[in-house]
Amino acid sequence: MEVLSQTVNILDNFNHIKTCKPSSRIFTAIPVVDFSDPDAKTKIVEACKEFGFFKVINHRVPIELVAKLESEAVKFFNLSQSDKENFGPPNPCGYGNRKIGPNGDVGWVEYLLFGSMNAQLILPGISENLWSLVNDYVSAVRNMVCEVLEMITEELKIGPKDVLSRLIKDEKSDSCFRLNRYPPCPEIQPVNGRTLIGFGEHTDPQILSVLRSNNTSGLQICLQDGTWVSVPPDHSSFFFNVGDSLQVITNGRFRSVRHRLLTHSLKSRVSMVYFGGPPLSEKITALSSLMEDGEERLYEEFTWSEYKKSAYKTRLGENRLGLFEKSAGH
Ligand SMILES: C=C1C[C@]23C[C@@]1(O)CC[C@H]2[C@@]12CC[C@H](O)[C@@](C)(C(=O)O1)[C@H]2[C@@H]3C(=O)O
Ligand SMILES: O=C(O)CCC(=O)C(=O)O
Ligand SMILES: [Fe+2]
Repeated sequence: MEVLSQTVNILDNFNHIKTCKPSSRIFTAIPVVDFSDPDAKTKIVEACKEFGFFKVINHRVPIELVAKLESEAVKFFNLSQSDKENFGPPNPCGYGNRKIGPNGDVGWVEYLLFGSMNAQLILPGISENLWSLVNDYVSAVRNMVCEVLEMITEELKIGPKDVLSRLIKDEKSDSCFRLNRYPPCPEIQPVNGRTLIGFGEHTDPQILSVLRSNNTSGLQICLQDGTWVSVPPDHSSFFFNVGDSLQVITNGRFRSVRHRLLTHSLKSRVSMVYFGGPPLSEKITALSSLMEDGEERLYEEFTWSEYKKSAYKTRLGENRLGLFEKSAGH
């Protein structure tokens, strides 16, 4: 009887979360950008065009800071469920469990979402220690993102130097930060060879996002031909995702990368993701300095606030930019 009720509980846990047939293809061609390489800026631009995704090594973010933040995040996730629920629900920021966003999406994940206020990342009620580690980490990662955006500007010859980096350096930048924990999920793995989705497929709406995880696999990206490939984890590097806004700013030259997270059967995955977004009032449109003679803008101009509002009405996996394509008749 006890075993039966446990089984029912387990199935109850899973039957509302999507599964998928995992692709066994490992992404061996992953673009790796070495910050100490003089060709770094060319590699970044090539990777943003081809994949909307690359990995950065030899960055200058202190590895001890990353380790401290990870261990503080794990301490938080090890609290009792009711203690964690005190920090929820996650709108606009706070603790969330399984429910992702406001439109019915679910995943095998729990998380803490921090929002921006006066150039800082905040989550009301969170411990001073976690708050200050998050802010130290985010300011180091933000500097790295600014360097990347300035290398892009230089390579594309679309000066002034800070034309992109100013968007996230601005103290009104609407960036956010997320700590995710994907518990191991042994029970469901053998079912029809399908795997439970930790975080469903989507693109990030902002300009650039930076993902760092422990050494547990699960991240997959979608290539231009529609195949899903697994990205081998690397806890000492950072993975960059081009977001929808950068796709618009570059008039489609860069592509926002579709990605998803699959659960691991035995190991817990802990990730930290910084989403570099512009100020709410910022107009998002293709940069004039980039446009060639006679080139048309692919998207209607919108403010980040308009895009964000529209994005938060969509399901996670939707093509949110589709609504702003010129041909969509706006
Ligand atoms: C279903 C949703 C969750 C999300 C807001 C949305 O309505 C659509 C975009 C989602 C996303 C994806 C990237 C980031 O994780 C996130 C914080 C963001 O800015 O857009 C999430 C949103 C969320 O979890 O609230
Ligand atoms: O947790 C991860 O590794 C990725 C999560 C993600 O894509 C997101 O939070 O937008
Ligand atoms: Fe994402």
